[in-house]
Amino acid sequence: MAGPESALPSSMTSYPQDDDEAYQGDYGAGYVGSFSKDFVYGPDDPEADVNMLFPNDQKPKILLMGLRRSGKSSIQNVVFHKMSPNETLFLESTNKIVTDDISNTSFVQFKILDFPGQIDFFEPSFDSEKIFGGQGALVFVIDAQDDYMDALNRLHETVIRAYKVNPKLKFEVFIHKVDGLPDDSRIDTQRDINKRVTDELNDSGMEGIHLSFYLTSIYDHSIFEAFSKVVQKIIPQLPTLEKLLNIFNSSSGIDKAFLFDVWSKIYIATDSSPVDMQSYELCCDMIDVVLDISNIYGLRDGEGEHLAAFDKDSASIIKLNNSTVLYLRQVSRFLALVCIINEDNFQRPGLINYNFLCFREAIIEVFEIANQKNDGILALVSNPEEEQERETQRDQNNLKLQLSMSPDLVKC
Ligand SMILES: Nc1nc2c(ncn2[C@@H]2O[C@H](COP(=O)(O)OP(=O)(O)OP(=O)(O)O)[C@@H](O)[C@H]2O)c(=O)[nH]1
Repeated sequence: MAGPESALPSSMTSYPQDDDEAYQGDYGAGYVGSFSKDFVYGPDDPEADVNMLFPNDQKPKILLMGLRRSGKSSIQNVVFHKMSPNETLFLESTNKIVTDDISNTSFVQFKILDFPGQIDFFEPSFDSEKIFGGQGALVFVIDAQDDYMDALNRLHETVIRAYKVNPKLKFEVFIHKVDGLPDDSRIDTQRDINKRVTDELNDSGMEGIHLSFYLTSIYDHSIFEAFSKVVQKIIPQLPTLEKLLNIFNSSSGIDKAFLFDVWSKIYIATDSSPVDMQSYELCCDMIDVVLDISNIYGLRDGEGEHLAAFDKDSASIIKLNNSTVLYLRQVSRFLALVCIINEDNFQRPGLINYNFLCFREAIIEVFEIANQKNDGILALVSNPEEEQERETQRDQNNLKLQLSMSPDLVKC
């Protein structure tokens, strides 16, 4: 790999100390396992706590459920808190529902709720309306290295209960810890689980429930890819983003483009060409390289402190020795566009830069500028009621955006 021709961000942040428990994270920093949890709730807590745990703030939520030790907390920590997979060996069993609001570090504003494996949330003291109500997804984690019959029974009960409360909830099944399975038995395991679950649901007369299955492990990128797909399902603007990426790619000679949530490295959208794992991993690695270089060589403020490692000037071009060019640009404080381009199509980078500016403007039009501060932070507003009201308007805007974006773009 040739060296990165990076236009480094103008400012950086220093790494926090490992014992900085309350650290909430800023880009390029916070590569530590410790983090603060918002709130915990157990069966003995008063009813008031349920309202704190599930406030009517309309944020979508992702419910992490599954048997004990299936890997729920590990997934949450590895994906959203930069914990290294080996550190998860020391995680203690969770005995209360733990909620983690990741709005401060993510473009997508949602909450993750980690349910302890042993908790019986079907007890009358648990308010299933509040647990399963609202917008979001239920991620059920199955330990594929263990006998999974009990897990499948629990999954069946959970899905039926949740569906009755909220048929709009998305049901996602992570067949987890597949790093411990031989390569050739992974697909068989997935097929077996899929068949058993579907048969059981059909037998209970619940054919209408759709479940998606993913093979995951925290020891590779599969968990990030699976989480990306879960998060994409709760982004109402996804089809628009995909269309904008398609237009940008075809005008700029780009092979593949991902819109990354920089902090978690999940991709919130990509163009409509198929995603292969290698391209995704390559783009993830590029983000790491850019943030690491920024952290090491980035500017400091007057007091010698590093400033944010990812800011409006963040951009990088990396030429690989296999005729591939990687191209990264900042879209918003939390969002980066990372593209894979064939070297032959990278003869006029100025035009790609120009097209990128048109693309960024279109993205800004798609999303509300909900939290505009001096560096132009974009935040996704995901209020379902407001969303519905604006849906028709957005459809019209989509068309307008496409029409207005296309003439501006310059063909490479
Ligand atoms: N091999 C392997 N081990 C994993 C993976 N994910 C998690 N583990 C291990 O599984 C064990 C249990 O993980 P936890 O995250 O504590 O499980 P949990 O589901 O949150 O458990 P409870 O809090 O008891 O509900 C830990 O030792 C992790 O290191 C994985 O992808 N592969």
